[in-house]
Amino acid sequence: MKTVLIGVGQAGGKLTRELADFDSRMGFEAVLGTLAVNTAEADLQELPFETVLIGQDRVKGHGVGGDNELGAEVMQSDSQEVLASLEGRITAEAEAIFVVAGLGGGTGSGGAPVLVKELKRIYDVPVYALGVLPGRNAGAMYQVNAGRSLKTVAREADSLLLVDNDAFRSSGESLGEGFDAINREIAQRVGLLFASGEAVEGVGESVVDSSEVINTLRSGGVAALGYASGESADTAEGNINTVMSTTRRALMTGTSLPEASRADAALLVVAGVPDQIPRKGVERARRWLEDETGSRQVRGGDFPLQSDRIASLVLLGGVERSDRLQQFMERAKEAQKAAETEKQRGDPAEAWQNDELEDLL
Ligand SMILES: Nc1nc2c(ncn2[C@@H]2O[C@H](COP(=O)(O)OP(=O)(O)OP(=O)(O)O)[C@@H](O)[C@H]2O)c(=O)[nH]1
Repeated sequence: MKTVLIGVGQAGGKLTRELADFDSRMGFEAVLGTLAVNTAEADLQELPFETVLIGQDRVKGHGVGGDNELGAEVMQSDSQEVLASLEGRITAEAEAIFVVAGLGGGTGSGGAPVLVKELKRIYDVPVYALGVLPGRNAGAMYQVNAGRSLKTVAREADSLLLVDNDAFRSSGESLGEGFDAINREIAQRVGLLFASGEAVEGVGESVVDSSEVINTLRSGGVAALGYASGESADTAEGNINTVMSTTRRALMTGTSLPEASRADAALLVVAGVPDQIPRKGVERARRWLEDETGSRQVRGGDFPLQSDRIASLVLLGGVERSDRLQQFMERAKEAQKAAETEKQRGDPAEAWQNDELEDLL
């Protein structure tokens, strides 16, 4: 799927760079172009592709400090500049646009939904978002921001591919090192998804096509992506159980949104050396996915790749009813309530004006 990437905010820019690096390292050529947009000048300076600094009149290149309403406002007022920078980049070859952002901060959280909406007014290709949820340990502001942004971007985008930062975190790393590791995990999974349908070697009937990715995401809402790999045997027969177990792990422990397994639609992509991909194993894994997701729309396809491993990539479309997402929305609502209480407490004048304490006389 030939894709144009637009990173918004710091996490968005870093992830876009990681995705573009993975694509070029693997020689996939699925990433057609990249652009990064931010309110913080320093974050843009580190990126090796074209960038647009927005909101200079309001924040003078210093970022919006977690204020996602301000992030949305500056994206709205400077959207023409961003759209102008994209001209010529979204060519007839482009099959999708991805707006990439961390949903917990200010610029990405507020700016991504606005940009998605603007892009959808102009372009005919699907406009997707790749959004990062803050982990459980991130502060209340991040949870509230992400809750509001998630709701909006899921409504505006053709689909929101969601990544939970807690899904890939391993212990003992600093926050920065942790993010770099998470970004590499995301880039590998999402990079393979972009490249699905791009493979030229050994093109056959069973090879996955970009339209299958688009059809799986067609129901809109929230999507998730799972991945797992195992050592490949020399023959297809020897890989029947491996494909079953990588598919199981991809859904159960390898997904970008843990515990999201009920879905409206799914796509199973099996990557490996073409004559080592077992038809029987793929079919069995696809049927297992139908049972687990409760969906009758489970597509399947191969991704020919020269590798000594065999991998399952599972794309789930329409996972908004999953427990994990409900839990997150609860977390965001509670954080919002706590912030409101704190605000009232913080303003001494309120204590004199409200009716919580009755007057004596
Ligand atoms: N996966 C991942 N998450 C990140 C990274 N950097 C930040 N985050 C998370 O993304 C969220 C948003 O952070 P940023 O992208 O730094 O914020 P921003 O959009 O630039 O907004 P402002 O700094 O307020 O202008 C936070 O919830 C962080 O937890 C990263 O490199 N990778």
